[in-house]
Amino acid sequence: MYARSAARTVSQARAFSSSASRQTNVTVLGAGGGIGQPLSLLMKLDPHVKKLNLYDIRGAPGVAADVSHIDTGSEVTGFAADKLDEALDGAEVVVVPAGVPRKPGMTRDDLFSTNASVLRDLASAVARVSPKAHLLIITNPVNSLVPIASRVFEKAGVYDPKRIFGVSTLDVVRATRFLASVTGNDPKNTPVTVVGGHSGDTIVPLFSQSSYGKAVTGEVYKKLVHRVQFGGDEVVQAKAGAGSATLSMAFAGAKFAGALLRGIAGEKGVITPTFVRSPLYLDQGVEYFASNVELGPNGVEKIHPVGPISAEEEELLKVALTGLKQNIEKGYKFIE
Ligand SMILES: NC(=O)C1=CN([C@@H]2O[C@H](COP(=O)(O)OP(=O)(O)OC[C@H]3O[C@@H](n4cnc5c(N)ncnc54)[C@H](O)[C@@H]3O)[C@@H](O)[C@H]2O)C=CC1
Ligand SMILES: O=C([O-])CC(=O)C(=O)O
Repeated sequence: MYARSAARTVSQARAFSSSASRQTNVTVLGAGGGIGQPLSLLMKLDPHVKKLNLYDIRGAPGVAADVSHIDTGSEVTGFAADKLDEALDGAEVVVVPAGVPRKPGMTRDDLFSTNASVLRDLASAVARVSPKAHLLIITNPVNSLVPIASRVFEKAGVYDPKRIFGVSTLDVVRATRFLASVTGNDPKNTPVTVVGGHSGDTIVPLFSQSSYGKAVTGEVYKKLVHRVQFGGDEVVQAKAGAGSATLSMAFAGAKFAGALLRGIAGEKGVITPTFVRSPLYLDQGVEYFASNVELGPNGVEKIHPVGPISAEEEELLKVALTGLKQNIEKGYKFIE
C-alpha cells in the first residue's frame, strides 16, 4: 500500500518536472561577468526557460553565441551595451548579477557607491519595459539594493512587492554545506534555513531548526555560524583580488531562479528563504527581511514566520535587525 502510493507520488513528480508545463522568458543582466556566465549556462539547462536573453555592457553576444549551442529547448539571444530595452522586451524573470565585486579588505557596503547607481538604472529600465517581471537581485549590497529597486518601481507606479527578490540562496547553500562538513550528514535533503539579510552579521542561520544542526553546540557552533556569516570573505581572500564567489553564486542563483520558475509553472510547496518586503519585523522598523517564502505564479505567495529559535539565534537576530535597518535606510536615502 505504502509502496504503491509512494510510487504514484514519484511518478506524479516526474510527470510534473518533465512536462515543464509553463515556460518563462528570462533575461540575465550582467551575463558577461564572473557570475553571469556560469549562471547563463545553468539557466540554459533549466527546462522551464523558454527564451534566454543575455545582456551586459561587455561581451554578452559572445557568451550568448557560446551558450546557445547547448542542445536544450530554450532560444538564447545576446544583447550589446546599447540594447538593454530589447533585452528586456517580453521578460518575465530578470536576474541581475551586474556590478562590481569585492576585493580583499572591502565590505559589501563598500560596493554601494558603484552598484547603487547600476542597480537604480537597470531597475528603471525593467520598470519601464517589463514592469510585470520578477526581479531577482544578486548584486551587492543586496540589503540596500532591494529597497532601491523597490522605490524605483514605486516611483514608476508599477511596484508589486511580491515580485522583487534579494537572492540570499548562497547563504542557505553555505550553511547546508558547512553543517554537513561538521556532522557528516548528506546535505542534499537537509537544507538549513537562513534568515535576516545578506551580509556579515545580518545573516542568521537557524541551525536549531535542523535535526542535524541542533546537535551542534559550543565552540563548534560559534565557528559554524561565523563561517556562514563570513563565507563570502573566505572566497574574496582566497581569490586575492580576482573577485568574489562566482561559481557557487551561479549555482545558488540558478537554484533560486529555478525554484521561482517552478512556482510560476504552478508547482505547489516551493519554499525557500529570500530577502523580500516583509511584514515580519515591520514593528521594529525593518521593511525587508529574508525568511522562508512560498513561491508561486505571483512571485511571493506566502511569507513564513521565522518560527521557534534558540536563545543564541535570538541574539543573532537582534544584531541582524539593527544592521538591516541601517542598510535599508542607506538605500532609501540614495534614491530619495
Ligand atoms: N547575492 C549574493 O549572494 C552574491 C552577490 N555577488 C555580487 O554579484 C555582483 C557581480 O559579481 P561578479 O559577477 O563576480 O562580478 P564581475 O565583475 O565578474 O561581473 C559583473 C558584470 O556586470 C557587468 N556590468 C556592470 N555594469 C553593468 C550595467 N550597468 N549593465 C549590465 N552589466 C553591467 C560587467 O560588465 C560585468 O560583466 C557583485 O556585486 C557581487 O558582490 C557575488 C556573490 C554572491
Ligand atoms: O562576499 C562577497 O562579496 C560576495 C557575496 O555576497 C558572497 O560570496 O556571499
